[in-house]
Amino acid sequence: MAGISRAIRACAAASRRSLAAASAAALPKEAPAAGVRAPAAATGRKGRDREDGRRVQWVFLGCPGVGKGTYASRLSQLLNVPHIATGDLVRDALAAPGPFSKQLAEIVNHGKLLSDEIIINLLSRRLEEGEEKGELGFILDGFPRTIRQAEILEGVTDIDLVINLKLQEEALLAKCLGRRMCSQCGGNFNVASIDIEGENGGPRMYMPPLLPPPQCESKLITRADDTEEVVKERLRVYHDLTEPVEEFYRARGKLLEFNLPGGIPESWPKLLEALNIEGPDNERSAAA
Ligand SMILES: Nc1ncnc2c1ncn2[C@@H]1O[C@H](COP(=O)(O)OP(=O)(O)O)[C@@H](O)[C@H]1O
Repeated sequence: MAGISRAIRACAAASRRSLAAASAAALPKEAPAAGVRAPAAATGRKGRDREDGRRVQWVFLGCPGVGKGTYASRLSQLLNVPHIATGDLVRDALAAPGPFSKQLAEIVNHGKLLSDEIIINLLSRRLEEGEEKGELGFILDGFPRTIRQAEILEGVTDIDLVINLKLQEEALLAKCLGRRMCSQCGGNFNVASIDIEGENGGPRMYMPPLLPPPQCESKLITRADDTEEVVKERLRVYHDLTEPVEEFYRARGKLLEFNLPGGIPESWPKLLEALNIEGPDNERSAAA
């Protein structure tokens, strides 16, 4: 993925020019492999590498609370590619003292999106660090979130596959409100117990809580943007600005829709199956 960071930055810097001009200013794209659209070809044998040997370049889409971070992080370990979550980059920036973090907090804590320029700066910095370390491939989570971001990404590299995770809206709100993080070890947990009727006569949805171990119990923190009012706003923003990105990738034959059937033990093996990731390692990672 050498050069993507610079190319994305070039596109962002060219925000006053047309996108076509910006893409022309970007570095050359990596050569696409034949048949990368289908999950089998996108992952290759045992889902480790693609058939052309290049590491996967995937994107996770899905509403707040759907579990993008959970599944993107598991797949990144399995496929040995970095999991790059723009939400994490934003939270790191928020944690740094100074006027910039105050400016970000005003936007993020109201459930709004940051400007394309800010988010692309954070992302390209992260990609640059990865390039210096020799990282290959990526699983992006939380980017792109607008059509413009998708166009910029499409202009600078080849995305093989976009996994669109789906869950009923009722479950999404409960999952966001139940989210907890250990301030010491950074572990992610969820105290919500979700048991709701299936939609349109579908099966019941049960997601048990993912409780912290005793040593983390007194150190749990909640994200400032995981209040009911802000989650509802984030869901509204998703429907308005990010849902069109699903169509952007559907039209390009890259979208894999995945309806989560329940909690992690139930959903993870089914996701691997949908991605055509097979092999003896499956069972080990599903149980992890
Ligand atoms: N690609 C992006 N474009 C604009 N803002 C972003 C982007 N990614 C993250 N953010 C900001 O960071 C916040 C947290 O992101 P994230 O953790 O991905 O949220 P969610 O749980 O809603 O999916 C978002 O609500 C938004 O303010």
